[in-house]
Amino acid sequence: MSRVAAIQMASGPNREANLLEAGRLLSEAARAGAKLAVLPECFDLMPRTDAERAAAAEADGEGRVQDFLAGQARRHGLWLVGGTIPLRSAEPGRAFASCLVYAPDGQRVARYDKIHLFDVALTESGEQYHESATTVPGNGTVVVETDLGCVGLAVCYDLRFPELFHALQRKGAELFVLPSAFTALTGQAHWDVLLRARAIENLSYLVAAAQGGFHVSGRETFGHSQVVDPWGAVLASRVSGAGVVVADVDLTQQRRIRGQFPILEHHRLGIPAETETL
Ligand SMILES: O=C(O)CNC(=O)[C@H](CS)NC(=O)CCC(=O)C(=O)O
Repeated sequence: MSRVAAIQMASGPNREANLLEAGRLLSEAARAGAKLAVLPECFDLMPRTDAERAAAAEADGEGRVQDFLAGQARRHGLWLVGGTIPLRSAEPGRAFASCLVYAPDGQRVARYDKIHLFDVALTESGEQYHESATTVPGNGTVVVETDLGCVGLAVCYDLRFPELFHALQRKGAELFVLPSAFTALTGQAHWDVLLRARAIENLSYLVAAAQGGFHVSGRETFGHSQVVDPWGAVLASRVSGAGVVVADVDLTQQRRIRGQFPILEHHRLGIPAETETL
């Protein structure tokens, strides 16, 4: 048994204030016994505009936010999934939405760049999203070996693309992490069912860490951070506002389920080659 934590936040436009809050919540997670903690998408900065966020991008491997993540992992002895942060691309005005993973000694062990970008107009609420205007999509799937099992990385809108999760599972993932900032509108309609479906169809744990609250951009995010088990049960969740959601992951039980209910061996159509490297 190992304890995991999904950190829920309602990040604002002040990066230092967000890091302070993330640090407070990570201490709480560590005190609760978590060995792996997942921060939400954009935990470091939810500014007025996407352009401001891209402009705040760090170079790969150095910068205030990356130092913070390494320091927090080491300080609390956590496997730390650093939500997403903006990392510079070669293009001015566009950054990668990168999910960085740190080992308990503070070493960075993985980088995943969000593949699917949220370019969507929600007619019901009048919200428009054009993430690709300020974000460069990633093009490779990433799993990382940890003390808690093999972790597959996905971010927010990726949740709607089951072939990504299937590809991660085929690469060995036993537990998915999903830093997110779902909209209140789409979250209400789809979040719970999509999370449970990705866990059930891959017989995998899923730790979803969300933004949940109101932001200076005028957005409202859905929250409902949660941990789902391989049978689709929601082990713990939080509706909105900053907080820590903890639950225990039992890989022995998961392996038993995978053995007794062998759907993962029953796939007949294979995975398209392009999900391995786009
Ligand atoms: O741009 C930012 O500030 C941070 N990024 C996000 O919030 C991203 C892109 S706008 N949000 C999503 O992917 C929501 C997906 C979603 O809500 C759905 O699939 O329904």
